[in-house]
This record gives sequence, structure tokens and C-alpha cells, in this order.
Amino acid sequence: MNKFSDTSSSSSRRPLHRQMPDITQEKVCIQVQDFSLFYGKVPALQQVNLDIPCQRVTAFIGPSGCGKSSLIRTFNRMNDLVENASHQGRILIDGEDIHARGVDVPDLRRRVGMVFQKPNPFPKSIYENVAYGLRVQGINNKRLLDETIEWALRSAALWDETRDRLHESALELSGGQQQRLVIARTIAVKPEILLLDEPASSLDPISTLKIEELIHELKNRFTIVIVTHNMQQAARVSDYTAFMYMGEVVEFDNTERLFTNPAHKQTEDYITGRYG
Ligand SMILES: Nc1ncnc2c1ncn2[C@@H]1O[C@H](COP(=O)(O)OP(=O)(O)OP(=O)(O)O)[C@@H](O)[C@H]1O
Repeated sequence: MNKFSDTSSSSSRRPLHRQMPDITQEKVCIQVQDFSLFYGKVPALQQVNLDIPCQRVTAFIGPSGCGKSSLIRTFNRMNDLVENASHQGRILIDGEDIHARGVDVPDLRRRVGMVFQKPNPFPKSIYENVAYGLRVQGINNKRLLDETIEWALRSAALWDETRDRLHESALELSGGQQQRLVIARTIAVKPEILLLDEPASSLDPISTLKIEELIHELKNRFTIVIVTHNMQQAARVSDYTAFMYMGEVVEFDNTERLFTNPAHKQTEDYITGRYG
């Protein structure tokens, strides 16, 4: 049972019209405005509106196929790589429309880093994995590389385990270490936003715990958006949670309130395990 699993009775449920959390005290980092996404003619996201705050952890939860990954993948325009994908509406990051003409997409992907479900280290050394994005930027100064790689590995809670084997293959690391290495590689280029798409779902419980602790540490420096199937994980790591269903955001609120006093019956049914 998670710490927020005591859902309240419907008599104390908040009014259904309330959809957005009170984030007026927060600086907004990502604004999703009337955003719809289609694969061919089939809608995957419908009229999504969401303000995601800076330097907080925002979780997307919802049943399989509800559009969580599709939404997170739009934040760094990964959906550009899907041939038949199209969209309507806008996504603003730091107030700028990411689909506007002239946007530098590789730079957007540096600013908005992404970590996937399965760890995907390159078949290179630990050092060269973390150096990769820096070298792409033309940084080859050894001292600067060494310093940044140490910083990234420390930030990803992997330095102590790798400091003596930096030039060994990354593929020799365990799955959990590989996922922390991928996080180190992602943060080495100093993104503003970290997108985590089910980052722990292929890991054992100890490695999962380490990733969750890491998310807690990293949120002071990055805006984090995480997709997870695991509601306990959403409750543990996030400040805000969006519950999605069939391409729509049904409810978005601060995490504790969403799990203890959901405004919508669909949310309550999902978090109490009635479907999904
Ligand atoms: N490349 C694609 N081409 C066509 N349809 C797609 C593509 N990617 C996703 N979809 C469809 O879009 C809908 C939303 O999928 P998405 O992967 O975003 O959901 P999800 O909530 O992340 O699911 P899961 O939790 O199972 O990963 C689904 O109906 C899915 O089949």
C-alpha cells in the first residue's frame, strides 16, 4: 500500500470542474496548450492543457495506451521521427513555441534530455559514454571533459562505483548502473529538463530505489517529467501528478491531493486499482 492510498469517500471529493493544481506559486517551465497529436488520422492526445512547473517532479500516470509516452515525447520533438505523426496546438518551453519555424531541434534535445525504459549505453567506455554529448558539442579539452564527467557521474550517484574503471566498457555495468550511466550521459550536457519514460521498469527493486533517490536529488537542478506505471513510485517521487485516460488529461494536481482526494471518479478508480 502506498503512503497516499487511503482514498477518501466520494462525499468529500472536490468539485469535478477543478482540473488544474494551484501552481500559481511555481515558475512554469512547460506549457501545453490545446495540444492534440495524431498518428495518421487516429488521435493519441486530445486537447491537452497543462502547465508543468520548473524544478519539480511531474508524473504522468494512466492505463496502457492512454498517451503518456506520446505526450512526453513531444517535449523534445521525438515524435518528429514518427512518419505519420501530426499535431495541433502548442507546446511552449520557457515561453517559446518548440514547433516554431527556425527552432534548432538538436539544441532543443540537448535542453530537454530523455531517458528511456531500457538502459541504452553506447558500446564504448564509461568515460566515453558520458563524454559523448560534450564531444558532439566540440568540447575536447581533457581537463574540462574530466571535470564534467566526474560531476555528471557524481550527480548520477555512480562515481564511487566507476571511478576506478572509467575506461572499461559500459556494457559490463549492471542494468541499474547502466541506467544511472545513461542519466549521467544525459545531464552531462546540462539540460534544463529531464524526461524519464519508465526509467526503472526494467530494473530490480534495489536499482529502482537508487533511481528514485536520484530523482529526488536531481530535482533541485532540473525540471523532471516522469512516466510511470507504478503508482507507488509516482506517489514517492513526484510533486505533481497528471492522470491520463484515452488521450486526455483527466486530472492534474499536487501528488498528495491527487492520491488522497481525487476530484474525478476515473482517477479514483485507477488509483484504487479498479482498472488499468
Ligand atoms: N508510432 C506510433 N504509430 C501509431 N500509433 C502509435 C504510435 N505510438 C503510439 N501509438 C498509439 O498511440 C496511443 C498512445 O500510445 P502511448 O505509447 O503514448 O501510450 P502510453 O500511455 O505511453 O502507453 P504504455 O503505458 O503502454 O507505454 C496508443 O493507442 C498507441 O497504440
